[in-house]
Amino acid sequence: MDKEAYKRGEQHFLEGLEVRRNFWETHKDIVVEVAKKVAAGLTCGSKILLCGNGGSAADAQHIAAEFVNRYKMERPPLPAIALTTDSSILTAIGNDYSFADVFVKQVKALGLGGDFLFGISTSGKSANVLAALAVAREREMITVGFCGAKPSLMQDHCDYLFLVPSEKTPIIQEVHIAIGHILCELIDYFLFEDGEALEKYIDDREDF
Ligand SMILES: O=C(CO)[C@@H](O)[C@H](O)[C@H](O)[C@H](O)COP(=O)(O)O
Ligand SMILES: [Zn+2]
Repeated sequence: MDKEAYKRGEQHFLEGLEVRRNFWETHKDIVVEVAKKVAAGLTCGSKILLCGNGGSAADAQHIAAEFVNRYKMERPPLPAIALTTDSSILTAIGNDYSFADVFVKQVKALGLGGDFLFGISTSGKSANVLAALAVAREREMITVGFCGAKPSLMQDHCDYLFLVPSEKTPIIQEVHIAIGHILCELIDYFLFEDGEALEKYIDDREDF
């Protein structure tokens, strides 16, 4: 019945709103910190790698496209690569080694110390994302995990964790892409609108 359909639609929206609000209240400092850190890294030649499976692969690609093309303002392209797009690389590694290796080999090929890896997994359990984060950390990249209420082993491999307080994959994914957009907004802001804040951040830290 339509009544039931409206109810289900509304439930999804309202639940999502609540989760977004809770996430922002508990994570706004880390979102701004990651945005500043990435903006500062980009000024020093770092790049952003991203990975995830299914809907999170789409999120990785979506966010990479915002950086390479543009988000809202006109500005130079920024270096970001989704590790989910090259079917030859993905099938060769998956076929010859295992699906758990499809991202980690690309991190080994492309990742340098100071680069960023955004690993996206709603369950926190995807073996290929966990392996990529673990190796990225060994290589002194900065690891940023996007997960749900149960981060599983992700918290062991991440410098920063965006833990969305829900156990429902679609709700978590919707907040993940919102976080991706907010990061794009803030990174553009720090790089192209508030250079002073970024300079101060870089001056105050020893790792830049
Ligand atoms: O989009 C969805 C569900 O909303 C699916 O494609 C989902 O992303 C896939 O089942 C993924 O394999 C789940 O992986 P993960 O988020 O647990 O790492
Ligand atoms: Zn989905």
